[in-house]
Amino acid sequence: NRRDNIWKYKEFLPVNADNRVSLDEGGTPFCKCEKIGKELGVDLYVKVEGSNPTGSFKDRGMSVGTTKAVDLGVNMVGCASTGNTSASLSAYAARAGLKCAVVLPSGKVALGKLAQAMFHGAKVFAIDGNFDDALKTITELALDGELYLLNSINPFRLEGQKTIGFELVHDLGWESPDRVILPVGNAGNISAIWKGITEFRDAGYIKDTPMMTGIQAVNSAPIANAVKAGEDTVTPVENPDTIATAIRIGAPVSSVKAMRAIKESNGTAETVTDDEILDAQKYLARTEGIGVEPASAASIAGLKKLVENGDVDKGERVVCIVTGHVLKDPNVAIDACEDPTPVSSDPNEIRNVIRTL
Ligand SMILES: Cc1ncc(COP(=O)(O)O)c(/C=C/C(=O)C(=O)O)c1O
Repeated sequence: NRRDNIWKYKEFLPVNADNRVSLDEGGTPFCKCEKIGKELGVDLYVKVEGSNPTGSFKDRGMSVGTTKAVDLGVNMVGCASTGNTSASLSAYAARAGLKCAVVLPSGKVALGKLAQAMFHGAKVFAIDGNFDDALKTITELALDGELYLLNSINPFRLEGQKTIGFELVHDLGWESPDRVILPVGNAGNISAIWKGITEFRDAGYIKDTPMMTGIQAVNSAPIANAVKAGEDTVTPVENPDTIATAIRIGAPVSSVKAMRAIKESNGTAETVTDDEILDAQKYLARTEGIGVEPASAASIAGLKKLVENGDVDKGERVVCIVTGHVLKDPNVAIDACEDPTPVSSDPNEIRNVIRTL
């Protein structure tokens, strides 16, 4: 049975739903992960955002954001992106009939995302710098009125993404999990999910709220560094680096909102290494059959680390948000595996191997 899309919650969305720009986003799978849950001693669910139309959670924000752009009558939209934001905006702009310009960090965007941004018709600029440089550049163009900016500094993006919070409460039978774990880059998503959950609490649908837990790559962790040091303000990381290029962000634009979400929810933040991310990515794919891109696997790697540190109680009901599809970064996936075994057409060559599996 087809699950509802985000417009099921149109009364909570501050745009004219009659003008919605939609690719039937949201209503993503909510998978119980018995094996990993048993291994880690928690009641584990995974919210599979890679099942959205362009393969990441960004579609929820872009659906509402481009609907606002149509409401405003703009004719060009734009964003800086580590990849998924541009892939999503390019598709939604095409659907809305809006021109689209995206600025990407040269050579640091996963293949699938670059293919989408280009193929859906955005004008793609490659900047000799990182995501933070790209965001500064396109923000100047937005302030000059050249285009409507749809990075998560735009509140309508967060309005769309808060529906993840609505759905996971709905998926749990109108209950709150104990903890929500997700990867954090520009920090819009952790802020948005918290907003959605508190709106459902204030509407009287739920009483409890989850501990919001953000996971970052150890060399790209401005939010986690601040939380672990007990600081309220976030110090940008000058040269962020991680194989999880989606979260290779040093100056999160929503750091104030994210720190508030973590504090208000009695949550936390943790860092994981690239190796821990890659191990978790393969572990999730081969244990539970859920294929995600590296950044998304940070939520599983982070859960494992938090359990090992004793920061997660046995039996906690945990929802890990896995934010993008494995196909987004095919090079990392292929590099993590042994090459295909060349064989002739003689079935015995294969028989001798498969009998050893
Ligand atoms: C797969 C995946 N997982 C996690 C994040 C972090 O979410 P935020 O903390 O809300 O930024 C991103 C973000 C990507 C971009 O920022 C972009 O595409 O420009 C992502 O693509």
